[in-house]
Amino acid sequence: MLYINGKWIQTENTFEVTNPATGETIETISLGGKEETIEAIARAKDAFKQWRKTTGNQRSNYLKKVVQLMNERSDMLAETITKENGKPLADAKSEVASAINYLDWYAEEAKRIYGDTLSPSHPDKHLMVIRQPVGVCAAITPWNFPLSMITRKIAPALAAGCTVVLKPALQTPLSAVKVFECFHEAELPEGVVNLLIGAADEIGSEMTSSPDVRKITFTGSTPIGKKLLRDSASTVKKASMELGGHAPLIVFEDADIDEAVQGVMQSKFKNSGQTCISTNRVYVAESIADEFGEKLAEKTSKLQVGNGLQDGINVGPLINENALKKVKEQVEDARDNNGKVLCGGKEADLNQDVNGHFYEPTVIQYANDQMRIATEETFGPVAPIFTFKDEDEVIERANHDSYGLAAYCFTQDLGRGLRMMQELDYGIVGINDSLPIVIQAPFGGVKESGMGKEGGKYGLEEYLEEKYVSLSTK
Ligand SMILES: NC(=O)c1ccc[n+]([C@@H]2O[C@H](COP(=O)([O-])OP(=O)(O)OC[C@H]3O[C@@H](n4cnc5c(N)ncnc54)[C@H](O)[C@@H]3O)[C@@H](O)[C@H]2O)c1
Ligand SMILES: O=C[C@H](O)CS(=O)(=O)O
Repeated sequence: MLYINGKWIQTENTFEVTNPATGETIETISLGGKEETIEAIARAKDAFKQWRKTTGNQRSNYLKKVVQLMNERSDMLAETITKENGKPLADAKSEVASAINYLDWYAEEAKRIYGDTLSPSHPDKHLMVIRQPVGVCAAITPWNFPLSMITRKIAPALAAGCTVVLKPALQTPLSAVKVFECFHEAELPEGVVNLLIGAADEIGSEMTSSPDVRKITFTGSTPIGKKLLRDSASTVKKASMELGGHAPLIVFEDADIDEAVQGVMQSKFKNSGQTCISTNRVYVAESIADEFGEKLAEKTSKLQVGNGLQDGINVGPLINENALKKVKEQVEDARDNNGKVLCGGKEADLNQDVNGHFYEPTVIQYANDQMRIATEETFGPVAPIFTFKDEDEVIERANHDSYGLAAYCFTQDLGRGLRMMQELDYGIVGINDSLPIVIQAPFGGVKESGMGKEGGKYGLEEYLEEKYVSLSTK
């Protein structure tokens, strides 16, 4: 199902959306391509002429209608996420709450777009800076948070007065359809939001080459982000890139070990490890490494793997065969490089009615910097434990050459915590906190983890341009 200019559109090309836990077809949907993308951009451009003139209060009211509709449908939205993504229902419900929270937050931010007046250099001049919406925005989102990554982009874009053309991941398009049903029922003006589902390359190349698209906002892998940036350069688009990560989690010898173990559990195994800010490397001080490994493995081995729709499941399937293959290869490579698997280390053998790509939550001890897992994003439920001797060494190793999204450390030494705040080269740092994400904070990475921020007042800036005006009354 495509949604262009306020109308649902069927096409002859179809695609079967499957449940990664069972392999069953959930729904067959229409696919669009170049033609539909050109049409959607044109309608978004037309709609922008009027949408940009609405007041913040008017845009806020639309967003609040969507909040109400999504709240009424929250259980259905969560079930849709679990069916197409595989994550446990509890995780899906928290994603729905997060998705609604972005809309609610930006319904208020829409009313708080401020400008400046500047002290003039000449008595007959009046200097102003006004903030105006960027224009037509192309948004591209990933499968791991199929609902909240959409509203984390569309909510601030609409609040700022922009119009949007969205392409969600083909693995998880149904969550996008459901949120667009809410946009439709909230009676957003035709063309303000448009939904394209189809071949990523074909749609993406239209989005990046069209001069009518003034902003590209992308959440996904670093290689695709680089491609989109390259392709957008020809029309000098404003860009927000939320890309890959490789988070270190450092446990110092003075840390509360049980708290640090819990911190790894929360950061590593949420969404089966398929999150951009998931811990990818656990660095533990040599003196406590054995005790830490035992405690982490003991808790990890108790996690329940299975179909996310069932009660009590903590870890669902990986999104597809390739994702499972990558995790298996990284674990085998770790074994080949003297790593010791303390728990898991193989595909999950489930005695349930499942047909998915499940991998047992895994802890690897004696991990080293020669392993693939030390530098490649895992995007799976595997926690490798590296040891370190001192603070200077671990800072040097924790600062990844290219990634810079999130990092965590556990210490009860305040001075050390403040030094980590300064020294860790990441966009997000959690100190004794492996779940730092809140809506009012700027979410985003540095280096090859991306550019731009999402969330809070920062997220609105991405969809606004400052215009300087000098008014002479001579
Ligand atoms: N920084 C963040 O906030 C964040 C959030 C989620 C995922 N990610 C990253 O995304 C990756 C996993 O997600 P993924 O597999 O969906 O990433 P992906 O980059 O393969 O896909 C992301 C989106 O880009 C689209 N896409 C792929 N090729 C494209 C092209 N040529 N033109 C236009 N669009 C294209 C996909 O269809 C999907 O909608 C991981 O690296 C993860 O770290 C980052
Ligand atoms: O995968 C990346 C998401 O941005 C994680 S979170 O939803 O921000 O926690």
